[in-house]
Amino acid sequence: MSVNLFGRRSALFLPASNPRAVAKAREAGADLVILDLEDAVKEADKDAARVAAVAAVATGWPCPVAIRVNGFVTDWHGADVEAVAGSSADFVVVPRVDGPAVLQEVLALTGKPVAAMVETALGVRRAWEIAESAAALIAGTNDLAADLRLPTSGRRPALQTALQTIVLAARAAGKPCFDGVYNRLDDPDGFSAEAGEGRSLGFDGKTLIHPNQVAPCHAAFAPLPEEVARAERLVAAASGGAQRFEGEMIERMHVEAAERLLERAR
Ligand SMILES: CC(C)(COP(=O)(O)OP(=O)(O)OC[C@H]1O[C@@H](n2cnc3c(N)ncnc32)[C@H](O)[C@@H]1OP(=O)(O)O)[C@@H](O)C(=O)NCCC(=O)NCCSC(=O)C[C@H](O)C(=O)O
Ligand SMILES: [Mg+2]
Repeated sequence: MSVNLFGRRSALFLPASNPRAVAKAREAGADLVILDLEDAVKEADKDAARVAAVAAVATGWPCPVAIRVNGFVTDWHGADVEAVAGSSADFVVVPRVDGPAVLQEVLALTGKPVAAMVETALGVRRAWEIAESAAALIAGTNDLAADLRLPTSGRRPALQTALQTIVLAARAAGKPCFDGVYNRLDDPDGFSAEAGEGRSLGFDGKTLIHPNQVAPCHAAFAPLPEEVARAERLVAAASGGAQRFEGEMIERMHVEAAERLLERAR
């Protein structure tokens, strides 16, 4: 099965063990939904969550839906991967990926596209190899902050190198990439600022933890009306080679970027 993960602005996480959240996620308007079996689910609920996730993905979704399995060093990983293999999930998310081997194994066992969470120092170091085997990269900023022993506040600046490495690796491999989650549930301004920064860094979209983050995420990742208007003018004006356009030099790559932006806006 193949699913196109490009052009997706939002990926909404929720615990597979929470039926009310599952119901809400169907109508949240996110571009992707990820039913979590890992950190959002208590140990006592792992088996029930796995069953619930398989049942949930079997019914109709308005967008591609994934299951995030537990990490490969855990007792639940094998059963999770087996369950995903027999499920209708469109893709699978693997946490704490520190090299391509686990992705290749999960791909072989499930036959589904595998999105890799890069959320350890080693994972960032190996982001290039991981990206080659992944269907998409997802920055796991909470785990990464913990792995880097960052203080609990003001972590984002310290993550810049890792975030840029993830974007570079994804782009070099021609894969989409998603920024990490914003933990503060009641801080729309902070969310929008971080989502805008993610777009500036080059991410395709952002992972989310609450339905109320979907609309501001889409707003942050949507091209601005003035960007669309400029791109339309630029494409119309392009004549090949270097030329002057509204006081700036443009060449082929600017035309291609404008075409990508227009495609995204559509
Ligand atoms: C964080 C939450 C536990 C907060 O829950 P709560 O206080 O109950 O939220 P609300 O009262 O505002 O909920 C209102 C209704 O919305 C539904 N809801 C809440 N969150 C979601 C969601 N993510 N998707 C769908 N629906 C959701 C509630 O069920 C309420 O519905 P109703 O009862 O019918 O009114 C909660 O938001 C939550 O669980 N969020 C997701 C947590 C999660 O999935 N975490 C794992 C991914 S994050 C991560 O691990 C990133 C990475 O690995 C890293 O390292 O950074
Ligand atoms: Mg994590």
